[in-house]
Amino acid sequence: MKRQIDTEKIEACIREILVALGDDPTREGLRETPKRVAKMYEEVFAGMTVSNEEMVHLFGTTFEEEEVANSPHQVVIVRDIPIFSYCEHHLALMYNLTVSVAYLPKDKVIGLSKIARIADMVGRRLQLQERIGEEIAEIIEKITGSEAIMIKIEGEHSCMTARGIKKPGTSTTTLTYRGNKIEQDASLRQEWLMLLN
Ligand SMILES: Nc1nc2c(ncn2[C@@H]2O[C@H](COP(=O)(O)OP(=O)(O)OP(=O)(O)O)[C@@H](O)[C@H]2O)c(=O)[nH]1
Ligand SMILES: [Zn+2]
Repeated sequence: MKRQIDTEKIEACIREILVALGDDPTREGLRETPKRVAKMYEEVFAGMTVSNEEMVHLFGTTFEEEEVANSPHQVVIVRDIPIFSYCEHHLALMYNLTVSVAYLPKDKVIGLSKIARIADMVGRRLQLQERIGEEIAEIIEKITGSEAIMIKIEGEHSCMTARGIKKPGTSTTTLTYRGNKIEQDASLRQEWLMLLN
């Protein structure tokens, strides 16, 4: 996964695309466009230069609050974290994306902002909505050792709303769960689903 974003190459390619579109990349409004797009890609695809393993270390702030973490009915839910992503099939924007995370702590709790940081960074990749959930779950599992994690993501895909089938307002929901406790306990899944909805 570890890569550098080659901004010079992106600039050159965007210039070619402008030519292929029949436009003039030297005209006033387009002169800086390749550079702007390269800079934008550096920002919106920042997650492509960071591996999941690196995120475990970068966002791995935890607190060894055993008494709290291991309390029998403790569940932590962070809801409606807004993120953006890009679909890998069309390079089209996924927008109005919100991520909600529920997890059962074990021995320690994760710093709450780190859940949002992980979701944000995983979104900054060429993605499938389903994979965003899988990757967030994997990173949170590695950081917390949790045996029950559920991720709900809702969002709109501009490749479905602004082109192709063009159905604005269509929203997609994906659910990912991870860990022995949630995989083996249908009633826990049911309860968390209600809490996330
Ligand atoms: N499962 C999944 N599919 C996605 C996601 N983002 C985009 N897609 C779909 O990827 C598919 C690509 O289909 P293709 O038939 O290869 O491409 P296309 O001809 O542009 O398809 P249309 O969008 O139907 O016009 C489309 O059905 C998209 O809706 C995603 O996050 N998850
Ligand atoms: Zn798409």
